[in-house]
Amino acid sequence: MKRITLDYSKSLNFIGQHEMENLQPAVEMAHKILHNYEGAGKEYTGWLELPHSIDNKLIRDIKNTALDVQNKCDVFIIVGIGGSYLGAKAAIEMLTHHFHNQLASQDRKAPEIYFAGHHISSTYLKQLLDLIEKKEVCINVISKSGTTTEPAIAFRILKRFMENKYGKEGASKRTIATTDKEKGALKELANEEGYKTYVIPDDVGGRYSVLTPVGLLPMAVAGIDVEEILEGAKEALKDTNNPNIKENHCYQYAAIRNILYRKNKTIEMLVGYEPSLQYFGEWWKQLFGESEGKDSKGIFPATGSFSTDLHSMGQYIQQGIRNLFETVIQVEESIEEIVIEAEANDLDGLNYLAGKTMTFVNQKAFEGTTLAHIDGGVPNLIINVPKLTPYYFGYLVYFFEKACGISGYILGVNPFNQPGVEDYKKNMFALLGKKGYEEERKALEERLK
Ligand SMILES: O=P(O)(O)OC[C@H]1O[C@](O)(CO)[C@@H](O)[C@@H]1O
Repeated sequence: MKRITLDYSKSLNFIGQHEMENLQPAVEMAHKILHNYEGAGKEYTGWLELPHSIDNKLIRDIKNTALDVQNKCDVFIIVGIGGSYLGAKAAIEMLTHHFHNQLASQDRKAPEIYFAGHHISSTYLKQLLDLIEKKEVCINVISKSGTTTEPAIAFRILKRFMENKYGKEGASKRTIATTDKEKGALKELANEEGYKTYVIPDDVGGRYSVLTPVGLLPMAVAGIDVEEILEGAKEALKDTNNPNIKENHCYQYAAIRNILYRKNKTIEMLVGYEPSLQYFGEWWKQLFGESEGKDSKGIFPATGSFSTDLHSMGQYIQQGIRNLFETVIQVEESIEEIVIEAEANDLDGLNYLAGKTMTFVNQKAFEGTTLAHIDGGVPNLIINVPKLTPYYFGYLVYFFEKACGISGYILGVNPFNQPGVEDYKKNMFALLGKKGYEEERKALEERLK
C-alpha cells in the first residue's frame, strides 16, 4: 500500500529545520499528556483508540442496518449539524460518484442521500420535502447532546412527514437515531417511539466522532466500505504513535503550524485540486476551528478548492496580507481519467496538450501554483495522498484528529471543548422567548432597538 506523506520542504524558506527540532520537548509533552489522558479535555479523548476499540459486532450491525435501508429506501436523509454531519458528508462527497443522487434511480444499490438540520432555512426543508414526497424514505437523526435546535426543528418536521406517509409504526421502522446512550431529548424520543438507536460514546466529542456510528452508518448506507476506512485509521494510529518528531509526520505538521502561527501566519488554508475534497475541508475547518479558536488564540482555518478558487481568491493569496499559509492535499492518482485529444484546426490553441491527461494538467497547475505562492510569501505544506479511497480517507481523518490534539496542546488550549459556541445559542433562545431566558431577552431587545 502506498503511503500518505508530508512534504514540508516548501516551507523551509520560512522556518528553519532547527525550529522544528526545538519544538521536540513541547511535542513530547503534548504526546505524553494526550496518551496518558492527563491533558485538558482528557475526558473527550476516546477517539484516540477508536480505530482499534470499535467493536466488530457494532460494525456488523451498522452494515446490516445499511443493507436494510438500501433495500427499503430511495432516499436517506441525515439530520445533524457540525460534527454530527460533516464527517459523513465529507466521506460521501469524497468517495462516491460526483452525481451520486442523480444516478440513484438507475442501477446502484445505495439510495439518494440528502442532509437536513444543518441550518434553519425553511426554503431548503420545504423543497426537500417536495423532492421526497413520492419516494421511499429513511432518516438518520444524529445529535450527541440530543438538544441542538437546528436538527431538532428539522427532525420534528420530517417526523411529521414520515408519520403522515407511513403511519406512526411505519415511520418508527424507518427512523434511526444516533445519540447519547442515556441522556438528551433525542434519546427520550427514540425510546418513546421505539427507533433503532446507535450510541455516540461519552468520551468522543462531535467533531471527533466520524469513526463512530455518527459517520459510519451514513457512509455504509452510501455504499462505502467502512472496514477499509477503519483500516486506514488504524494505520494512521500506528504511524502517529511515535513521539520523535523526526519520525512522525503528523507531529511535524502540528509543530510547523505552531511555528508559522508564531510568525504571524495566522490563517491556514486547506487546499485541494479535486472538488470532491470540498467537504473534507469543511470537516477539517470545524475540527481545527472549534479545537484551537479560544482564549483569544488560534489559527483561523479556511479552505480553497483549486484551481476554481485561484480565479476568485488567487489574487489575495498571491499578494494580499502575508498572514497565510497553505496545506495542500495533493492526490496522486485520479479515480477517472480523460485524455485531451488533438483537433485538426486547433482553434482553441490547445493542441500542445494533445495526448496529455487532465490529471497531468491538474498536476502542473498544482506545481505552478505552489511555486508562485511560495514566491509570494505563502509557505506550503504538501500532504501527498495516493488516491481518494476509503482507506486514505480513514487515514486522513485520524492524521488530522491527532495533529489537532497535539497542536492544541502545543498552543496551550483545551482542544476538546467549545465553550464559545454557547453564546449565540443563549441569545437565540432569549430572542425566541424560550423559558428561563426572560431577563436576557429584555436586555437583547433593548440593544436591537
Ligand atoms: O451533535 P450535537 O450535540 O447536536 O452537536 C452538533 C454540533 O454542535 C456543537 O455542539 C456546537 O454547538 C458542535 O460541537 C457539534 O458538533
